[in-house]
Amino acid sequence: MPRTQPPTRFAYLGPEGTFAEAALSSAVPPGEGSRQPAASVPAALAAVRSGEADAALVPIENSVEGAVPATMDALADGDPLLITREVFLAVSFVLAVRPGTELAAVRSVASHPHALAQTARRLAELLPGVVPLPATSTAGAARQVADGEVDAAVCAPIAAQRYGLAPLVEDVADHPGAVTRFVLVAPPGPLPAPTGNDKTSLVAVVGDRTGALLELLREFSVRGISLTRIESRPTRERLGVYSFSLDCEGHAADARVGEALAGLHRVCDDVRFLGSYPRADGRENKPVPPTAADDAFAEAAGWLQAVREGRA
Ligand SMILES: O=C(O)C(=O)C[C@]1(C(=O)O)C=C[C@@H](O)C=C1
Repeated sequence: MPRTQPPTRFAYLGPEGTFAEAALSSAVPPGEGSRQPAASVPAALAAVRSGEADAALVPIENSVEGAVPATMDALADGDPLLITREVFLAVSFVLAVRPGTELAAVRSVASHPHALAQTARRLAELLPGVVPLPATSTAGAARQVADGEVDAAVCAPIAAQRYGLAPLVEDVADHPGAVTRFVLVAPPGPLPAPTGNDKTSLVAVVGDRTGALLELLREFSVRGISLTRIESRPTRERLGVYSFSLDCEGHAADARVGEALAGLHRVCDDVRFLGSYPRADGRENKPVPPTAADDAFAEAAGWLQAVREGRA
């Protein structure tokens, strides 16, 4: 009898109606696997670490607001996890209220800090003097409105619908066209197979030495590897000690990327590999210079072997 695989249990930043849930639905058809909302990004990742979930879909960066620190830090610390997929989602916000509430009656507004940052100017115009309150997610804020805890939420149109709210003002983003990048995170295991258009993510801690960052970057540049993101994060040990969170083009299975990873392991104080996965932003990796292609590495390794055996 063929053994059937149990359905994949996906955790996501909840409650129902978050952008994270929408991103998960866009990546994994709703009938596939089960879904469990988590109260926060660290909680979603903790569910994967404890084995309660098989994978978690969490936001990692936004085109307007940049990194989602909770995700960056939860991936850099604790038991290792692996990014197996990236998902991009266009985000647009509504100002949602209980039906019948007028703008003049709104005395409080809540949302996820990233959503508040993306709508700060519009909110200040619409609700002068109202201090926005942080919520665990945009849908969490919508639920607070439905429960009567706050008057308005900045959330996805779908969250307004889910919690029976009215979209009082549509499109409240300061910068229309914002996109959030989410990642699907699983326990360590086999890497997704290379597709020829992949990205690799890692976190590297460099020592407090002159040129340490240049040494890190050199491992990529000498092998013709383009970075798609790099940012520093405090290691939280003390001021002045930083880690660099970065994404580069290519897969750990590619010779040039593998050698760069090994090089980083030599020159950095610590390297955490976060995964190699298909690139999903609709862009193509830059052409690999002939000197950095897999066959150039294989040819060079063969030549070195010959040198060592006295055959060259
Ligand atoms: O609160 C949500 O709905 C989320 O999925 C989180 C999140 C984020 O962390 O950036 C996702 C997309 C938007 O940029 C605002 C909030």
